[in-house]
Amino acid sequence: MLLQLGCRPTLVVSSAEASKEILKTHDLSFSDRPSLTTFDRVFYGSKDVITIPYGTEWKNLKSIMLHKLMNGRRVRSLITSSVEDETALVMEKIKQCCLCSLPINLSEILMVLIQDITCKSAFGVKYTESEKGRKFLKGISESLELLFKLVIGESLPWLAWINKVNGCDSTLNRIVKERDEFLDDVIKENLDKSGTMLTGETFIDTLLAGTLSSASTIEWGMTELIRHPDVMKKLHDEIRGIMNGRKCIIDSDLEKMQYLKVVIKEIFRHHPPVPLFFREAREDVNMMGYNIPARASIILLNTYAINHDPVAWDEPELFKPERFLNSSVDFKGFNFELIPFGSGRRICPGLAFAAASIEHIFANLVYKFDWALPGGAKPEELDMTEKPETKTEGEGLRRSGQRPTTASDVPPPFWSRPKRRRPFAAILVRPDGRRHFAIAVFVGIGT
Ligand code: HEM
Repeated sequence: MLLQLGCRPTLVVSSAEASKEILKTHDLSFSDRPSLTTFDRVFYGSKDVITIPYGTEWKNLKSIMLHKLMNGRRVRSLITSSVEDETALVMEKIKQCCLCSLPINLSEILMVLIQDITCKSAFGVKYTESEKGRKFLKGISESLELLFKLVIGESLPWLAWINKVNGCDSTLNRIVKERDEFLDDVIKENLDKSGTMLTGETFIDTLLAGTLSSASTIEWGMTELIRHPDVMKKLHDEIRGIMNGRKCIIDSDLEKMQYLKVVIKEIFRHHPPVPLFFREAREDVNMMGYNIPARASIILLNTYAINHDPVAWDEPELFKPERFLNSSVDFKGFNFELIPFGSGRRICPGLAFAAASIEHIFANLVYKFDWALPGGAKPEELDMTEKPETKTEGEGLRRSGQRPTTASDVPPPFWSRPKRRRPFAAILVRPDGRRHFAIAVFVGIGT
């Protein structure tokens, strides 16, 4: 589908067949991202892994990210211990809230947990522990929200003045200034300690790309479990059966949890945290009978529509983990009907890290607590509307729940998460059978 988004012709890719053409057959030709002034401002002149054009510099940056920050053997054991230690701390925190009947803000807890795991694994430090660090991480979340607004503004240049009047421009300038001051110190410290080629760009990518997407996957997962008690029960039974009363879930336990794996696949399919991502043609391409001229249009991969394509999926609007039980389809970039992490040369380098953290946290939340809606609320009353990361509710592009056909139906770009408060009760059952409740709420950032 070709849309004219303001002054930018935009080719929206919404089927598995077309996504395979872009991400596999013509992967090299489509391995750039469109150049946007907003990206230049947030990502250091588009010199980071996410936005830099394909080429030697991109290869070097991606290799640093993959091998030094995400994949090396030393890093892998650091990741495992960070995920296990930080998750255990959070489970204890939820338990204490249950015992004292205190409410918990699960959205906030998950976001901080993922930030801590990411920073500890990649940089060896938890930045949420200092005032300066917390301010910096808040700035990262704020810049995500602004990114969405500013990109839309950029498609409609005659409306660009709005960002000057509504304060978006000046807020972004402030965040970028504070962020750079903080990063100067962090980079100096890291160079002194390990000699790692850590740059501001790599740092920002790691935090910006990974935290909200992973946290919102878990939020959606918990929401779907509440709406599907049969799935929740099956998952409880599997995890509790395998754990047999042991306290700490370790990697070898997770390997045995086959139902957990299909539930997570279904969450990625039904609620892809990055519902749209961008590519751009570096050279003229003839694809499926159409000529796509180099650098002339934005290519928008509509992951949400692809993951819900009725040609590829039976009853795509239903949350049904069982669909994966006898199927080899996975989200690792080889099956073009399921591409939450993209595919090809520019596939997400955080895939393994994100999948491992999500599996571990999700398994712990289900294992350690019973979950229910408080006050007799019914699961069907939950608001399942998704929202883009903006400050104002209901603003921007909305997902309609159907396959997008027009511009206003296109799902929100970048990151999606539940729209409104969604209270749950975490229930801690003591050995003597007494039940302790803590009300857990999910709140979107900025709401
Ligand atoms: C649930 C979690 C995540 C999801 C759903 C996700 C999704 C994506 C998607 C769709 C892309 C575009 C891929 C393409 O163009 O083919 C991407 C790129 C990227 N992601 Fe992730 N991501 C996640 C977590 C992470 C984490 C944890 C990190 C880093 C630690 C990360 C770092 C990146 C980077 C650097 C890129 C750009 C790669 C390139 O252009 O070569 N992501 N991600």
